[in-house]
Amino acid sequence: MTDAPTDPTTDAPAGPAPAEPHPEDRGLDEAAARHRWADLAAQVREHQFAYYVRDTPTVSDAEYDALLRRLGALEDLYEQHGLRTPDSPTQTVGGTFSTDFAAVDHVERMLSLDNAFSTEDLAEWAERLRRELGEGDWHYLCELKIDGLAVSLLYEEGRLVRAATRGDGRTGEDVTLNVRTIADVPHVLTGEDLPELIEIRGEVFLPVTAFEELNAAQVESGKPPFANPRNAAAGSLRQKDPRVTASRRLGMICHGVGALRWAGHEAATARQSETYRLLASWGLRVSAHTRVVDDLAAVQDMIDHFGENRRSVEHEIDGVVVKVDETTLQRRLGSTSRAPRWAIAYKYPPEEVNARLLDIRVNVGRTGRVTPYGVMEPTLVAGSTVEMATLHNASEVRRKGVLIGDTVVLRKAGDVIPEIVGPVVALREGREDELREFVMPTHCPACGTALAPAKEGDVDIRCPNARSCPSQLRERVFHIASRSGLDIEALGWEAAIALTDPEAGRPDDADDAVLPRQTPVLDTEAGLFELTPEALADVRVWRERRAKGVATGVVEQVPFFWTRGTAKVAPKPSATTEKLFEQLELAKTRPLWRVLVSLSIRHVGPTAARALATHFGSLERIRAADEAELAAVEGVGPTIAGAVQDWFAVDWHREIVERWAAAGMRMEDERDASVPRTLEGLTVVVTGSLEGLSRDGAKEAILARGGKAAGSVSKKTDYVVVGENAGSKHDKAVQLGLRVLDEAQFVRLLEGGPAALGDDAPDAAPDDATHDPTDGEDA
Ligand SMILES: NC(=O)c1ccc[n+]([C@@H]2O[C@H](COP(=O)([O-])OP(=O)(O)OC[C@H]3O[C@@H](n4cnc5c(N)ncnc54)[C@H](O)[C@@H]3O)[C@@H](O)[C@H]2O)c1
Ligand SMILES: [Zn+2]
Repeated sequence: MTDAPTDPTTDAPAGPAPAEPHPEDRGLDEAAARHRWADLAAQVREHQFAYYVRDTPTVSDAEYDALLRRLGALEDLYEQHGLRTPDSPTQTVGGTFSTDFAAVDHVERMLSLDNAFSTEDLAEWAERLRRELGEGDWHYLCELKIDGLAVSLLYEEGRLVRAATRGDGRTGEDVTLNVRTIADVPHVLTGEDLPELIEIRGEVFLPVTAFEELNAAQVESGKPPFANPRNAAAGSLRQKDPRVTASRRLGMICHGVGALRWAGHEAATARQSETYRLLASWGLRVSAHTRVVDDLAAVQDMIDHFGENRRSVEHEIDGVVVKVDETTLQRRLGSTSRAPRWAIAYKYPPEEVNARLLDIRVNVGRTGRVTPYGVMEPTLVAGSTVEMATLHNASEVRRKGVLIGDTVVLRKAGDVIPEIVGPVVALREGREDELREFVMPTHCPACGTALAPAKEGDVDIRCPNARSCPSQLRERVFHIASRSGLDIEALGWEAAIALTDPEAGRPDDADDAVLPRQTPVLDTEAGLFELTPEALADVRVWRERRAKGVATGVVEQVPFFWTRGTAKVAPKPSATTEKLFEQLELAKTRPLWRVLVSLSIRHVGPTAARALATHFGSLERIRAADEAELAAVEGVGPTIAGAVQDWFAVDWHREIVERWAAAGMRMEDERDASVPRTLEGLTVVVTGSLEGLSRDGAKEAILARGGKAAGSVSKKTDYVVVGENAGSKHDKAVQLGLRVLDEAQFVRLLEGGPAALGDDAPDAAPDDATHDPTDGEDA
């Protein structure tokens, strides 16, 4: 690995994947092209200085990468003018060094990596390798790309004599004293037979949890927080006082070797993966996630796996680095002026962008919990436009040190709700008077009631006006309509607002005399099933007027449930409203467990609701049960039992039940006499998927016939119904010698009971049947 030839003048394809030129860069004459180049290069250098020297970048990595690619594309487009000089940012290792540290030269140059942004880029690189190396027997070494900062450790005769940042690749900053404070870095290597000299390259990083703690501590002591873990790591390492570095929980993972003087040991480093084993044996830390694979498909597997599990690793990752494992082949492939040809960094799509935090508001949830959230300038990240970010609670706002008006690092991964990572403090300069601190409101923004913790010592504060706080009511109504509730599709978010809080969005200057405030049609959910289409005729909501699909900024009141009507056609309930009333009718016939879920009783989700419904069969019996009876139900326990009792103790809760019942809601499961009680006393487990029935449907069918639908197989189980792709439950049923049914037999059982299968009543479970601890696994 010593003497890897670097050959900056080669015309072998390398460098970042070619990009399309920017539209504004086309059609320039030579002078204009040069001018544009100088301008872009200056921007890149400015960002590099902010990133590498000040540890406070002002643009996201994605924006920086795009700028650098634009520069590369410009150089391609005007190749005839020779813009691509050897000192172009596209041709050099993108660092620089500050005068806070002594400058030191690396023994061997530290390089950057070329990037692949797509499967095609990766395949192209692999194809170039195949052309150079032939079909021979060589391997890909796949590693996580750790998002930290590159450091080189110089060991002589096993002693750490120097540690340096990458700098411009030739010269870095001497950070020996700081690096010595990192627990992962041994001062002396263990082992007998050590190299005369070795440069070990690796990444210094701050674990995500340590970053969060660090920012909290920074804010606490009045210092600016860091924008993300990478900057926090760089800032922590590049401290003038190593004692500060020592107090940060930095880690270092090694991922390469530079210069090596170790005569007669070529065999030990014939493969880079073997080198890693060697480094580990000397007491250095290497990654636990590295894989050696044979082909590109396996490389892609690793990329896919960690693409989906980016958060499963203690440090941030921004890609996967793929290397040729054989070191003789690495030498044969060599490097360009900025990157080896034998490695490539596959970059994941950016999850982070910089965005303006316009405001911090609070939301009042179903249980009255008050949670702040960030209102963002609409920003595209990870494929969707983000306008809101979670902030969990007031202390999180403080810990993160963000101010309203800040540019913040916004992060969105997959379906997860976007979060604010930290503020970009460098962009506060000159805008100080536009920034303000978030203050938690003392009164509910929805109903004006004074907020308070539910119990002394609670971190969360709540709006105590549970009955008719429009915000809590709206969330409860929305929950009633949800898929695990009564499943009323036509009652969506907007409709829930129209029913409970029609003045939401009312402009501050709307005149109450001209446009009187409406009284919501619902002041609790008790009246939901008493609604009639006529009662909704006058409900109006505030909407921004749009002209040809474009928002106009003009807010007006429009009818929500009824059509506007014209001179000729009278207003009438809209099609959606008609559907709403059909679905409300249907909702009254839903099984008891769904009714229970809809009541928003604390701790009572679908699982507990099913357990209660199965055991008691009617809401009346649940209400009559005492706490001990409730707690004795399998899958219920004292917490839920207490919550159920507390719920029924509240008069307006009882009123909900009474008025729903009066409106015709079925509140028991076995009222339908047409369903024969064929499964009385029998326990049935359904596993795998059935053709004719959903999971819920099968459970309901069993319950409706007086049977018990269990979640797992035990000796107490009478029948195990096995559908498509059944797994371990089937095996267990066979092991225990239980009666196994296919779908057709299950249908016969539902219709006619055990007799329909030609079975006698199955044996009663033995008295000592042990309770299966996995019972109720869907809890
Ligand atoms: N936001 C900004 O203003 C700004 C400015 C400059 C650079 N940057 C960012 O910095 C990065 C560019 O820096 P770069 O030149 O270091 O390139 P790079 O980060 O894309 O790749 C090279 C580096 O990856 C590191 N690395 C991590 N894991 C590795 C592994 N397993 N094996 C080998 N190397 C590994 C090495 O330290 C190496 O130096 C980009 O992500 C860029 O967006 C951002
Ligand atoms: Zn309130």
